[in-house]
Amino acid sequence: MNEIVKTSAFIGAQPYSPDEFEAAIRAVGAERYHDKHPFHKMLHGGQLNKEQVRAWALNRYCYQEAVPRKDAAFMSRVHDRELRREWIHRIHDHDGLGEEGGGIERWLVLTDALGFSREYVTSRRGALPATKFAVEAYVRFVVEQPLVIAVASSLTELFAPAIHRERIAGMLANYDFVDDRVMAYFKRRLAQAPRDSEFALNYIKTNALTRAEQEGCIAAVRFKCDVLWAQLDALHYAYVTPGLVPPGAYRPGQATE
Ligand SMILES: O=C(O)c1cc(C(=O)O)c2c(n1)C(=O)C(=O)c1cc(C(=O)O)[nH]c1-2
Repeated sequence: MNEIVKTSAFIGAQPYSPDEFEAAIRAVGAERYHDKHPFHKMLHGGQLNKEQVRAWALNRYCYQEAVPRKDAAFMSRVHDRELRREWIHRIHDHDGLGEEGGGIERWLVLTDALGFSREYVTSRRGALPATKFAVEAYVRFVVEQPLVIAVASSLTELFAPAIHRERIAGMLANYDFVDDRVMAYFKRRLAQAPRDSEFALNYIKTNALTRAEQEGCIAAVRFKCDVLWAQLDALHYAYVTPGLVPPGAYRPGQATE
């Protein structure tokens, strides 16, 4: 198993108090969450053209699709039935349950509105290489790391409601191809994400008790910020500047049927 922090550096070190620990987690978001990325500033500020928004939605589908897979991978390692009972709703939130189509269905409403066929989106064949590598790194991470560190990696969700609110308002105001129906995915997450992040935060405060475990959790949030940031770097490089689209990835204006 890869260690994400050098544990020996913290042997004998005083653990953080629960409040200090939470503050250290939140400080990672304040420094490196992807709300600070120039591509998001452009997306929310109406500075992208429709093709660039399409490329974002197409690539971001891969993240949506990876999240329930990483939750399933996580659950496969959990022996505590109570924790599995709590965690399973994350899969339902994305994949849906019964009549409820779930977050992936809502994401496909967005890509429908942007004119992509569902077959093209769900095949992921137009996604950027870096998108695919980044999202799979997240799935691998929860397979390889200790459970408490895997839980901590979901904690970027602490910072997600603010960016979702900014995105809903910004995209509705700035793009005529966006309406309430298309933004339904993010509206739903405003209620779902706080529940998930509150549970995960309590879980790590209760279960990461040594300084080394706590530092591992903080590093997990840094890692996850990297997963998110790398996806936006790749979008910026391919579709904003210098505009170099890798072979096989979606090209603006390309017929995708
Ligand atoms: O739009 C965003 O900026 C954003 C970020 C994140 C995140 O911070 O990982 C998630 C989501 N959205 C999201 O919609 C979502 O369902 C989600 C699940 C998870 C996770 O790590 O389990 N993160 C996120």
